[in-house]
Amino acid sequence: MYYFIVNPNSRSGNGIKIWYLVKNELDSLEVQYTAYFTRHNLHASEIVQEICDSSSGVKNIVVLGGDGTMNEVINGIRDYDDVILGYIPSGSSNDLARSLSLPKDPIKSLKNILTPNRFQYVDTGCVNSNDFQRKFAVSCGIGFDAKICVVTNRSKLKKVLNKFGLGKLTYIMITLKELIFTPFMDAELIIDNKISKSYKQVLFITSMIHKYEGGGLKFTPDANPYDGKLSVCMAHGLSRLKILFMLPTLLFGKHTGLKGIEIFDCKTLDITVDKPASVHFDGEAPGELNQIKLSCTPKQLRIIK
Ligand SMILES: Nc1ncnc2c1ncn2[C@@H]1O[C@H](COP(=O)(O)OP(=O)(O)OP(=O)(O)O)[C@@H](O)[C@H]1O
Repeated sequence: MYYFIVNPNSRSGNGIKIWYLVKNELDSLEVQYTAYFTRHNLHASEIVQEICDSSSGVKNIVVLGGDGTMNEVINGIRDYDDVILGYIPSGSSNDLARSLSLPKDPIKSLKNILTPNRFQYVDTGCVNSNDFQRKFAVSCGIGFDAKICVVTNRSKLKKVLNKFGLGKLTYIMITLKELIFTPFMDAELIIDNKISKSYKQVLFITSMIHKYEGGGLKFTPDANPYDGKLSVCMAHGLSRLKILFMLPTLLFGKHTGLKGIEIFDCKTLDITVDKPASVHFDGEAPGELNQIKLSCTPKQLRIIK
């Protein structure tokens, strides 16, 4: 029995079209399944919690949505051991699928899921603050990249441009605007509960499980999603003009040696910034915070390759 979690609204409404392709294939193959459609924010977490609580044993859960839906799904799973996860990416960024080299073609993805050759056990991260705790599958950031998520998620233009396959244009326009307006932060970091560091004029601090975020930007080209560590990328002490010239290098991961860019691995990272700043996890943005604690979760998620 397969449980499908479908976000019909992913990629600005394209998810439902992909679902019908998948459904036709499932019906023609006479596969037993139940499909749940998400209707609102955090609904996927609620559905997955109910599925996990409804019976014992390992459940086959298949996600059809973007990184945001995947985030909600992993947050609904109490124990990763109870789930085998299949993923049919239908979002606008699909950074998780890109990083895991999952097929873009939904029918190919479905066939892999129905006849799995192998599983991969991948890390996830956890972000804690005073009043919330969330897991993340791709990345969690504070500052500039999170502000772009906040503004993009609210953007009506994204929906319009997505219809014409120009969703990336929304990101470019918002990135340029936020590069001008996002304030720099002073940041105190505690790495692995022992090393303290202070930074001035920080634009963003992003902790990554995978290489990509923001729709294919290679923030941490050497991130290893199987090593039980976070890969952190931060920009500090750079002028906005220098950052503007640095941004295109992110596409190819060529920013790594540049002055003002710091990349390191750790198991835990405590971040305190001098003023509340936007925070995102997997592109979902809960609001502004000035303190977060990040860690790699002890258990790994089992995903069909
Ligand atoms: N029926 C729905 N209508 C509107 N929003 C929904 C619905 N179901 C889920 N959501 C919300 O949609 C948001 C985004 O979904 P998702 O990330 O899957 O797609 P995306 O934004 O197109 O892709 P990506 O994150 O890869 O760019 C999530 O925050 C989720 O809570």
